[in-house]
Amino acid sequence: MQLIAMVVASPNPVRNEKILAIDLPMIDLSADRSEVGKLIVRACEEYGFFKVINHGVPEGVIAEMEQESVNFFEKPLAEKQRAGPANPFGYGCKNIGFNGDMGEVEFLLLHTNPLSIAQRSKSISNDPSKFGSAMNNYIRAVRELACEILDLMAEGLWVRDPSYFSKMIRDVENDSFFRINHYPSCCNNNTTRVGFGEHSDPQILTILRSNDVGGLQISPDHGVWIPVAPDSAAFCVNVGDVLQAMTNGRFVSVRHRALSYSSQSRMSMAYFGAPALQARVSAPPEMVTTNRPSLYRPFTWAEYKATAYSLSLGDNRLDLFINCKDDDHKKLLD
Ligand SMILES: C=C1C[C@]23C[C@@]1(O)CC[C@H]2[C@@]12CC[C@H](O)[C@@](C)(C(=O)O1)[C@H]2[C@@H]3C(=O)O
Ligand SMILES: O=C(O)CCC(=O)C(=O)O
Ligand SMILES: [Fe+2]
Repeated sequence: MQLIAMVVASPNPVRNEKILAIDLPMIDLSADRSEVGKLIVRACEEYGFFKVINHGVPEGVIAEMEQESVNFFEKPLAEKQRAGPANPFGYGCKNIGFNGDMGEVEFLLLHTNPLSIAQRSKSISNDPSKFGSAMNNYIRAVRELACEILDLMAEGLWVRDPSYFSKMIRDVENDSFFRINHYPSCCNNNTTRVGFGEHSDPQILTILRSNDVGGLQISPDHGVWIPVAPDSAAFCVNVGDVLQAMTNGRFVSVRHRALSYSSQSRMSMAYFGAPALQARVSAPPEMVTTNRPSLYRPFTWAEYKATAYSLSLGDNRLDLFINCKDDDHKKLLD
């Protein structure tokens, strides 16, 4: 990966980590379509992360979802716990997943299916239909944004079927999730702790936004962390493991984490676009050539998701799906 940046000293939870000072590519979705496609492809190859502006998600839709989220996290712990424990859906506090991962975070993890939203809203809000409609509107808008970005990626990669990627999350049976993370402030002693530990996202594409408090960092190389400047006017987009597999390793599902600052409270909202459980994940023919043979064996999303949930947050799961352990193939991933 090509990264030219300055190494700077910065407060950090782990000694000897290098912190780089650069910012992510900012892509204006209202610019010329073929240019936008090229910029997105380059960002996904180099960073696996980029920011978008002029994204078409109405400000009012974002503001309503944020307000509902603030209302929930302001409740007393006992009330929030009525929406838990996260199994995996519901309210969770400090425990992430089922394999002992922990962080300075409380969260709501929800399926994006409207029936599931209606059901869950009852334990989340005193006005379930208000929470449900805020969330349905938000999900509809960010799914549209995710589909538009996936179509631009397919065009930029010269994939013949421009909806090859987006049709997976348009499927009525899609298994997309929504997560609201709250990293509470606690005191004035200026400590920095890990809120959400190092990981890659298993799905196709993540559409993330946060309030104006920083904390998100990406790690394109082992032991190197790049802080992502917070920007509540933009969405941060990242490639998930499934998209890395569907681009035959051309796009990178980059590891990231969120730090939690004791003096400031951070809230982030992430939409994880995923296929239907029975959908078969494989690269389109245009992504596979004699110079670049198929890196991963085909798998279903159900199979991949089960593997993710059997492992810890920081474990590398995609390598378990490499076609053969041939050294030449492995080199393509580095
Ligand atoms: C420790 C875990 C939490 C997680 C499932 C897993 O076993 C490994 C992947 C984790 C992750 C990271 C991105 C998303 O926040 C998430 C919802 C997902 O799909 O994979 C979480 C899972 C979770 O918190 O349930
Ligand atoms: O809170 C953040 O900025 C990142 C959260 C995240 O990576 C996740 O929920 O998967
Ligand atoms: Fe993530």
